[in-house]
Amino acid sequence: MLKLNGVTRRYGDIVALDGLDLIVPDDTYLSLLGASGSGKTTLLRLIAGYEEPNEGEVLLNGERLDGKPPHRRDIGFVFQNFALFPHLSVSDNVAFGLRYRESGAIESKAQIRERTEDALNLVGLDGFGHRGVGEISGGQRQRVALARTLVTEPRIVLLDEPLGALDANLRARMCDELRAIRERLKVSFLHVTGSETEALTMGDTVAVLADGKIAQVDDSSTLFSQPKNPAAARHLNAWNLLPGVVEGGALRTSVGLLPIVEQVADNTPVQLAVRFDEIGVCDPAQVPEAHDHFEATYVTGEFNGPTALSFFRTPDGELIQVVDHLSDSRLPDLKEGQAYALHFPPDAAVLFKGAA
Ligand SMILES: Nc1ncnc2c1ncn2[C@@H]1O[C@H](COP(=O)(O)OP(=O)(O)OP(=O)(O)O)[C@@H](O)[C@H]1O
Repeated sequence: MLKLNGVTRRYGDIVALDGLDLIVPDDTYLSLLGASGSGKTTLLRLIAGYEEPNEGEVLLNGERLDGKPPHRRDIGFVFQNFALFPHLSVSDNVAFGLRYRESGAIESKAQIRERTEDALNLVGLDGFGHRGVGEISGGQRQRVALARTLVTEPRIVLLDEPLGALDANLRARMCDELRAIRERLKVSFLHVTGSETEALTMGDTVAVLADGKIAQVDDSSTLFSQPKNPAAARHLNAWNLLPGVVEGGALRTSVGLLPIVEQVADNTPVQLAVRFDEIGVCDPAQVPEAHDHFEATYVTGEFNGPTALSFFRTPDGELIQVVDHLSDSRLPDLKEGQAYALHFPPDAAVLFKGAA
């Protein structure tokens, strides 16, 4: 088990990580979701030993890692741009780590060949060993990078946006393969990404990194349907957040007074969250009974194939998003510039206490 306790990393005035706690259990695929600049790479570099924390500790199976040089940590790192040696063949790239390991370096040529072939076989690249890394595709380079890491039998594998350099089709295929390879090896993978879809698809568990801390750790479906705070909700790119203040048992927002179910003291700042797919759209005169609603103007739509995303603007300029699934379409024909009622069942709304 990898454990980070109160890890802080500062760069001058920038606090990249701020007393962060995280546990990566054994035999787990953990995705770490964070926006650009949220500290994802910094976190991986700290675990691998390319950086040291200003405060806090990094423990692997109870043993302190911080302070140890990278080559003594038994941590595998798959870099964002793969970082292969361009002048070496696929096999030599994979074998490199075995020859030059500080402890347990393997010198027998036969043994190196066998381990290298096993690693290439594992990532589906048998027969490619003699090629130059310039003579293979992006997806294959990605696999070489993975094989080069796995051949050293690391205790945990860190993957820094491993699918970022691949096109969409290949990304989907590599998603499945990464999961399958990990399941065969039983070693934990910590995969960082800025893409919510990738994080939710890949991870048995997903951790959200925001403001230098972990905002939430949960399995994908719990995280998606029950974010615990606005930071987690925002990263899922599936929730609208409406800031407001509690007033006489209801919520005063920029779109008017909305009922709330929870008992919250007056003047408490809160944010009301409603998922994109929980909002219905209708004529303001035809709001379904028992649904809460507010008015907004239709701005534009975005067609994504199986789903369509519609954008609305509230009178004070908040952007609200509504998702419709084409196989089960709920939305009327929308006209740009027209006002609609956006409605939702009261139990679809989640209330987060605290100012936006
Ligand atoms: N060597 C450095 N010197 C100064 N600031 C740094 C350094 N490395 C990172 N930072 C800052 O720390 C913060 C976190 O950076 P980091 O690269 O970890 O983010 P990230 O989540 O990996 O971003 P991205 O997804 O864009 O790669 C950023 O504000 C960045 O500018």
